[in-house]
Amino acid sequence: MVDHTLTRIEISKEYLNFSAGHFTIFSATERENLHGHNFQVRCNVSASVGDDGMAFDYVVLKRILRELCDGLDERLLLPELSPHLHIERQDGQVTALFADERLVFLERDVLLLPVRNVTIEELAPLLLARLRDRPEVADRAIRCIELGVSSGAGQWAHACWESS
Ligand SMILES: Nc1nc2c(c(=O)[nH]1)N=C([C@H](O)[C@H](O)COP(=O)(O)OP(=O)(O)OP(=O)(O)O)CN2
Repeated sequence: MVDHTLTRIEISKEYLNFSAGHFTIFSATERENLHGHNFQVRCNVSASVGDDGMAFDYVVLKRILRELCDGLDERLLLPELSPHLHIERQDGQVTALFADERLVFLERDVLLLPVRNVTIEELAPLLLARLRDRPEVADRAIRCIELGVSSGAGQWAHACWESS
């Protein structure tokens, strides 16, 4: 008889974090002041356990998650897909135009993300997609991945993928 049992492995390591600046945009005219958070990331993966008693090597998963966090660390995150923010890049500077404001930053300090807003509910699916894009993760034993992003204690957004 085929065993359909799935086992969930939870990765929630203190070092899976990134410190970043952002501002949440609430409308065409309202936004937060620029500020930062120590964002935390965690990930649950459900998979079938093989005859060798392993689902997958979670050390590989931790390495990838750490690389994803490092890629966002110590940068000002700007949403490329916001309907309310126009972004220009010239002469080593990034200018974000919001309402009647011009926010000017050095290119080295900024990271443009393909999101509509720099919120935890946009960061979680973005990091989940980047995790799934990694060939090491394209493991047929993995049936479900849930990735969480927190902007502070007690507030998380989780994005989930399930294999069809
Ligand atoms: N749906 C969302 N709403 C808001 C988000 C978000 O990501 N999704 N983000 C913010 C801002 O990041 C805001 O700076 C969060 O501030 P706050 O909740 O106060 O963060 P703290 O860690 O300081 O939480 P405390 O409860 O004050 O400890 C706003 N809205």
